[in-house]
Amino acid sequence: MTSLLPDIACQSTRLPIPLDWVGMQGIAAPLRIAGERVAAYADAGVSLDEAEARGIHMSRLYLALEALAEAELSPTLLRDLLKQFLRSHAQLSRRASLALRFELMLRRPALVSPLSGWKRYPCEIHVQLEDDALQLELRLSLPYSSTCPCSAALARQLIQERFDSDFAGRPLKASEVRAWLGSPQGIVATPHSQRSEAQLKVQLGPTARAFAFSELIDQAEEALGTAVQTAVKRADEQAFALANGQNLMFCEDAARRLHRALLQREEVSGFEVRVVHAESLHAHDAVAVSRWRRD
Ligand SMILES: Nc1nc2c(ncn2[C@@H]2O[C@H](COP(=O)(O)OP(=O)(O)OP(=O)(O)O)[C@@H](O)[C@H]2O)c(=O)[nH]1
Repeated sequence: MTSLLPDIACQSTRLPIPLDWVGMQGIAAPLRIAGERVAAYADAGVSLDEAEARGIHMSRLYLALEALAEAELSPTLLRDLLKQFLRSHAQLSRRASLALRFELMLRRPALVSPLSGWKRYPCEIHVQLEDDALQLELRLSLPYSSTCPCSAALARQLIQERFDSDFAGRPLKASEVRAWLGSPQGIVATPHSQRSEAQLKVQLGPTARAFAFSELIDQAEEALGTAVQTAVKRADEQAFALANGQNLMFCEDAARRLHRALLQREEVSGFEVRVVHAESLHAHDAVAVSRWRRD
């Protein structure tokens, strides 16, 4: 014998208040990116605009997410998915949204040696559909190294002063100076470097046909100049030391470079760049933020 199952979501509420977002957070959702399966967490929801309705139908959103496992991740796939959220909540919801959180693993070559290793990039996609208008935002964070230009100038001054005192009143011989440069006295002070993070929020315009994650990451790392490394032999470490020495930057410099790099991307309709330099001079961070939106 089958009995009718009670359906609470279809009842009326005694508190008729519309809700901005109702849904589920942290759903396991395998994605397909560049043909590879990528493990993601999804937050899926809709607005509950029908104030009298007790609840949304969560299972309908959950089941629709299956589309993510089957096709390559793209703006079109996400638009279709959010349309499906709204179709399954006709009369209840006007706005649907989805957030996907995952990590991309990209192989990165060493600076000099023929080695390479894997780097983890935390990524998010936030997408919302309302009145047929799709809002699409990518979020990425990238670790890099920054060397303080002020500290470098101060260290150079100390090196000059040490040179003055070590060579005062003596005729200069190139071989002696060279030996001195290679000694601990020759580098009496060092500038401080810090592991830093660029946090990008990039809005995509309606022309975006694909999520160019690795292109975006490559472009941002090129703009920064000293991305953190994976496999490192001494030759690579030396090349990294040189790269840092030629790439002194305040957090303001890093934010401006990323701003300029993102402006070059056609599919980008707006962005927020936040760079965080986890200072080794201070116990607090140095932070710069830059925003832009296409008119
Ligand atoms: N709306 C809502 N549902 C919840 C909540 N917590 C758990 N659920 C459960 O989500 C399950 C799926 O809900 P529905 O999609 O309405 O399931 P259903 O009625 O079998 O599916 P349809 O016939 O398509 O409406 C139900 O068993 C709910 O109890 C909640 O806070 N709100």
